[in-house]
Amino acid sequence: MLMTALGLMSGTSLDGVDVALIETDGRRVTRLGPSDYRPYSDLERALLRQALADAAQLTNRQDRPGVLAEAERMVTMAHDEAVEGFLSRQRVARQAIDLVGFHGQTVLHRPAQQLTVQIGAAAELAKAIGIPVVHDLRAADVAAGGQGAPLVPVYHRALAGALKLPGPIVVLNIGGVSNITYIDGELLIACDTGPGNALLDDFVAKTTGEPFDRGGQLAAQGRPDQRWLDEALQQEFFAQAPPKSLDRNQFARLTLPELSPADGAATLTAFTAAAIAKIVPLLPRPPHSWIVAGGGARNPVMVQMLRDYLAPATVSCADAHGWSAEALEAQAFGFLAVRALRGLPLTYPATTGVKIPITGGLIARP
Ligand SMILES: Nc1ncnc2c1ncn2[C@@H]1O[C@H](COP(=O)(O)OP(=O)(O)OP(=O)(O)O)[C@@H](O)[C@H]1O
Ligand SMILES: CC(=O)N[C@H]1[C@@H]2OC[C@@H](O2)[C@@H](O)[C@@H]1O[C@H](C)C(=O)O
Repeated sequence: MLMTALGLMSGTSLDGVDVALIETDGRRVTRLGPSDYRPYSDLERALLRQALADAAQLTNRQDRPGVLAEAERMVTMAHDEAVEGFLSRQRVARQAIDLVGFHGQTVLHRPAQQLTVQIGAAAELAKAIGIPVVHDLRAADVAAGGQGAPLVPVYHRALAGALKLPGPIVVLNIGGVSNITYIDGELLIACDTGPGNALLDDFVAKTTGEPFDRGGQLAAQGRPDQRWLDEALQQEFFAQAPPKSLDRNQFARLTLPELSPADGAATLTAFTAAAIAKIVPLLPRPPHSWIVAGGGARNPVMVQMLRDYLAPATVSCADAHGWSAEALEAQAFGFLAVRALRGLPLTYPATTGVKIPITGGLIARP
C-alpha cells in the first residue's frame, strides 16, 4: 500500500532541519514531493555544539546531562516548526500525511560501545503535529552489533534502480560526515568515508565568522598543504574495509598548522575529497559513475577536487538525475519510516555490518 510520508533530517552539519515529502510503499518510490528547510539560529547552533560536547561523557543513551535536556527541547520545537512551516508554505494538508520519519539530532555515535544517541522527543512531536512519528531508527542496528549508520543505502538503491548509468554506481553524500552507497546490480555496500563539511565548517567559522565556505570561494583562493594532507590520510580509519561509521567529531582533534583562512579551507576541502577517494581500492570493483548529494555538492571546489581524485570515473550532481541534492536525506527518512512500519529491513550486513538484515524504529502516535 502506498503511503505519503514526511522525512525530517537534522544532520551532523548542525545547519538546520530538512523536510521532504515522499510517496512510497517502502520498496518503490512513486512520487517525490516538495521539500523545505528550517535553519537553526546562531544561538540554537551554539546550543547544539555544547550538547555535542556534553554528550561525549554519556554512557547511557537515556541520560541528558549538561545542556542536553535543553537542547532536546529545542530540537523537538525546531522539528515541530519545520513541519508546520512545510505544511503552510507548501500548501499540503495535514491529513494528506500518513507518517513522519524523524531522525533527530545525533549527539554521540560510538557503535563499538553499542551507543548511538539522537536527541528529539518523538512523543511530543507526534502530539504537536497530530501525525504518527517513526523515530530512533539507528538503535536496533547498533544493539544487534551493527554500525547504526549509514541508513540511507536502501533509499539510494531504490532511486538508483531507475538510472541508466554504467555501474558500479556510487551515491556519495557529503554532509557533516561523508558516506557512500556502492551499487553493482544486486550488490550493495555502504560506509562512512571520512570528513564531509563539518571540519571545514568549524575552521571557517573560527577563522572568518561565516558558517561555511559558500561556493568554495575561500578554498578557491588557497592552496592545500600537501604535507599535512599526506599525514592526515595515514589514519587507520581510511585503510579499514567497509562497513564503518564515524562520530561527527572523530577528526576534530586533527589540528592544522598556522595557515591562512584560504589555505586552511583549501586543505580541508582537499582532505574531504581525498578521504572519499581512499575508499576506491577497498571496493570490489572501481566505480564507474559517482553521484554527489548533500551540501558538499553545492561546493564547486570540492566537486572539482573529487573529479580530479576519482578520474576516470564520472562525477555528477544528484540534481542532474532529477534527484534533490538537498532533500535526499530527508526523503530517505520518509522512506525508512514506511519500511519500518512495514517491518522491512533497514540495514544489511554489507551496509552496517549487522549480522542479518534487520528492521528498526519505534512509533509514537499522537
Ligand atoms: N552553497 C554552498 N557552498 C558551499 N558549501 C555549502 C553550500 N551549501 C551547503 N554547503 C555545505 O553543506 C553543509 C550542509 O550539508 P547537509 O545539509 O548535507 O548536511 P547534513 O544534513 O547536516 O548532513 P549529514 O547528516 O549527512 O551529515 C553546510 O554546512 C556547508 O558546509
Ligand atoms: C550517526 C549519524 O548520525 N551518522 C550520520 C552522519 O551524517 C552522514 C553520515 O554520518 C551518516 O553515517 C549518517 O547519516 C546518514 C543520513 C545515514 O545514516 O545514512
